[in-house]
Amino acid sequence: MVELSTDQQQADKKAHAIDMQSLGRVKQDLDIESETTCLDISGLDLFYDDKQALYDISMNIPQKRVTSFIGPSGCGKSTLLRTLNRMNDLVDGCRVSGKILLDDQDIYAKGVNVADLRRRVGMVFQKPNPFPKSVYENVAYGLRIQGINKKRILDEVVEWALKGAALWDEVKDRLHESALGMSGGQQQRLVIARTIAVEPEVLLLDEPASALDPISTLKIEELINDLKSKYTIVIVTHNMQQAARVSDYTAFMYMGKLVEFGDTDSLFTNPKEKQTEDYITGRYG
Ligand SMILES: Nc1ncnc2c1ncn2[C@@H]1O[C@H](COP(=O)(O)OP(=O)(O)OP(=O)(O)O)[C@@H](O)[C@H]1O
Repeated sequence: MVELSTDQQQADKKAHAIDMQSLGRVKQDLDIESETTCLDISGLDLFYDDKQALYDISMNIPQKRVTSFIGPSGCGKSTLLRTLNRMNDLVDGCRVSGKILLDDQDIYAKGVNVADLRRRVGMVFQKPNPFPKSVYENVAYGLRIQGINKKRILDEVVEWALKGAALWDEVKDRLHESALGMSGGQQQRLVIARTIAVEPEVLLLDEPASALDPISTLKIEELINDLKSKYTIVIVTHNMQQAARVSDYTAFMYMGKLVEFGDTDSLFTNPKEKQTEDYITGRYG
């Protein structure tokens, strides 16, 4: 094998790396140490029966920022995301050890009300999953479950949440039509409206745009950017350009381990770990 000089290695790295400027990204000066922590993950292991899927994950997810999880298929991105609102409780044979603190309270402690946790930490999946109900009832759903049925309050929240999800103008004249008649991109924004209607602190997005066309994807990315002033957002994405476009912080995972976590500009332009560099320059994955 031919040995490359350091200069050649740097040039080679640059040639393969994502061009952050061409993505329209404005460089940010962020420092994880100076952020307020929203979710503090420490020593997290996860098993599906005997198979370990997460190994000793520790990281602080900052408040009101967008954090992306990236890495090759099967590295544990969705598994880690699902630990953050205990969605994995629904999987038979799944065991977790370690700690996850949300605002300093351990979400795995005995006595935690999981329904309340999932209201505080809302989740949006890859495939839009509106209920077979009207647009209005989809958004009002979480409030009705909480026993809120006053029309005036529901009207207000439905309008507020649909505006927050950048969907109001498109649906205000068809609020009582079925949500199933909407486009995929509109359905995904409706699901986001349904999630924010109950005022969560955290939004977990699991490949939220991967089933959508490029224009709908762009709308979701713009929406993520708008929502981060109010919510802590964690997104799993296969698409590195998307992670580079939307996120403030990025975590690179490989085979169930957290390889590197840092601000997105540094991770993509000057990764500390060789495995991260290999992944972002397309050498594997
Ligand atoms: N419900 C489950 N039961 C058993 N094993 C599972 C389950 N869900 C995931 N796994 C395994 O855990 C590992 C991590 O999977 P996970 O879906 O979290 O990875 P990922 O990085 O999100 O992958 P992808 O990008 O393909 O969605 C994989 O080996 C997967 O096969």
